[in-house]
Amino acid sequence: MGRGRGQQNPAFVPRPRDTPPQYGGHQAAQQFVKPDSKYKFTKPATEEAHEQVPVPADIALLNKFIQKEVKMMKDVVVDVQRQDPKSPLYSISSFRELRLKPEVLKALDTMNFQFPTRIQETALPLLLMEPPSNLIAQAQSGTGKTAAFVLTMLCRIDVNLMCPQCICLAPTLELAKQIGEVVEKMGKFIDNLKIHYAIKGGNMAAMRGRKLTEQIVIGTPGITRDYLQKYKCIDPSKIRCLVLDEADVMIYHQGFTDISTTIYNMVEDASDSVQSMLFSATYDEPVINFATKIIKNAIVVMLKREEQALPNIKQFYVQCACRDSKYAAIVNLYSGLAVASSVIFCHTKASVMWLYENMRARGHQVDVLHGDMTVVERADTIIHFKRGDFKVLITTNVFARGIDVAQVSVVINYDLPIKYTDEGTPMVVDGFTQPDCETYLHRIGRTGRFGKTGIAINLIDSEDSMNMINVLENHFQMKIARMDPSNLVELEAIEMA
Ligand SMILES: Nc1ncnc2c1ncn2[C@@H]1O[C@H](COP(=O)(O)OP(=O)(O)OP(=O)(O)O)[C@@H](O)[C@H]1O
Repeated sequence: MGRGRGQQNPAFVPRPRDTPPQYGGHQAAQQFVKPDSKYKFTKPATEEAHEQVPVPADIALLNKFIQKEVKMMKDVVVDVQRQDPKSPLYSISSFRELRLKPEVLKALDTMNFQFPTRIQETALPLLLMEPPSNLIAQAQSGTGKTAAFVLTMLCRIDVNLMCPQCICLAPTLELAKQIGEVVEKMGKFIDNLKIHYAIKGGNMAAMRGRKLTEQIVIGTPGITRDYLQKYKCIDPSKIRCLVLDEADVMIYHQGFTDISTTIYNMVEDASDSVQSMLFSATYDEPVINFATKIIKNAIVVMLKREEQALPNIKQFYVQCACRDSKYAAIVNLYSGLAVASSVIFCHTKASVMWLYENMRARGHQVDVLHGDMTVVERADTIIHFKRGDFKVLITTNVFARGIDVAQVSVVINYDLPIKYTDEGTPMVVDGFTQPDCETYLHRIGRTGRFGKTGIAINLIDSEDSMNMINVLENHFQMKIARMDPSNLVELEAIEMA
C-alpha cells in the first residue's frame, strides 16, 4: 500500500521515539484547568497561534465530499439489504415465526420492526428454545443485538413474580439507560412489567435492606454487584437471564473482569436455570477463549474478522502536518460536520475539553460528553444530541460503544484509540504505538446504524498514527482510503452498500 515505515510522508514531523505522545498536548491544553462544569469557558491562550496553522490541503475537498455524501445518505433502502444474503440485515423469517409473546409482537409493530435482522433471526430461536441455552454472540455494530437480548428477557420473565428475574449489564450508564428504553418500548403492552436501573446517581443508601420488586434490572457492573453482594436486594436464585452487552469489555477489561465474573458466579451458583448471554460486535482471540471457559456450554455465533467492519461505512484518513493542524482541519470541516450529526473522538478528557472550548470560542455549536461530567449533565447531553439540538459531539471512549443515534453520519477520530499494556502504559511494538482495533470498530460503528451509510475520518499527524492506520487495515482486511484531492474520482467511486 506504500505507507509503510520506510515510506514516510514528508508532511509528517515524526515524534522522537523517546518522547511520550502528547495526547491533549496542544500548548493551550497544557494550560487547561479542569472546569467545575463542562460549560465553564476559558479563552484559549493560543487562539492567534492556531490561525496561522496551515490547513491540510485535502480539507476543502473533504468538506465538499462530506456535504455531498451526507445529502445522499437520506435514501437508504433497507429492503434491498434485507434481501442480500451478505448483508447483516438479511433474514428469511418474520418475527411472528420466532415464538414471541403477542404483546411483544404488537409492540414491534408499533416500532416498525417488520423483519428480524440476521443476528435476531439466528439468536432468537437458540435463546428461546427449551431448555434455555447459553449464547456468546457477535454481530456488526448497529445490526440489532439489543433487540435479540431484550426480546429474550421479555419472553423469559413472569410478570406475576415481583422480583428481579433478568439482569442486564452494560459498561456505561448511557448504554444501560438506552437498553432500558428499548425494554420499555418492546414491553409496553406487558402489564406489570417493571425495570430497575442499577446505575450511578441512584439513592444507594435506600437500597440497604430493600428487596427489589422489578422483574428486569439493568445496570453497570459495580453497582449491580453491590446490589447482589452488599445490599442483598436481588435474590440471585431467582435470576433466569443474565445478559452482558459489550461483553468483550465486560469480561476482559481490567476494571470489569473481576466484577462481571463475581456477578456471573453468584448467579450461576444460586440459580439452577439461569441463561447467560454475551453480545458484542468484537471479541478478539483471548477474549473469546476466556468467555468460552467461563460461560458453560455456550453456543458461539462469531463473525470472520473481515466481516466485522461494515462496508456501508466509508473510512478515510487525512494527513495533517502536526497536531495543531488537526485542530485547523476540524475547524474547517465544521460546516460539513454540522450538516448531519457527527461525533469527534479524542484520547483524553483534557483534549475533549480543549477542543470543545476552542470550538465554542469560534461560535461553533458543539457539546461534550466525558466521564467527569455529572450523571445529570451526561443524560442531558445524550437527550439533546439524540434530539438533534446540537450536531457535533466531542467525546472520549465513553461514547464508543452501543450508543444508538440513527442520524450520526460522520465519525472523526481526532486521536486514534490506543491499546494499553496490563501496566496501563500505551502498548508499543517495534517503536510504534498499537491501535485498539476493537475500540476503533466500535467508534466508527456510531455511524452506519441499521444499514445506513456513514463516513469515518481519521486525522493522522505522525508516522506513529500512520502506522496505526496500516495495522487497522491489516487487522480487519479493510480499506482506509487517503483523502487526497488527486484521488477525488477514486473516492467518489467507492461503492456504498
Ligand atoms: N429488526 C429491526 N427492524 C427495524 N429496526 C431495527 C431492527 N433491529 C434493530 N433495529 C434498529 O437498529 C438500530 C441499531 O440497533 P442496536 O442498537 O440494537 O444495534 P447493536 O447491534 O446493538 O449495535 P452496537 O454494536 O453499536 O451496540 C436501532 O435504532 C434499532 O431500533
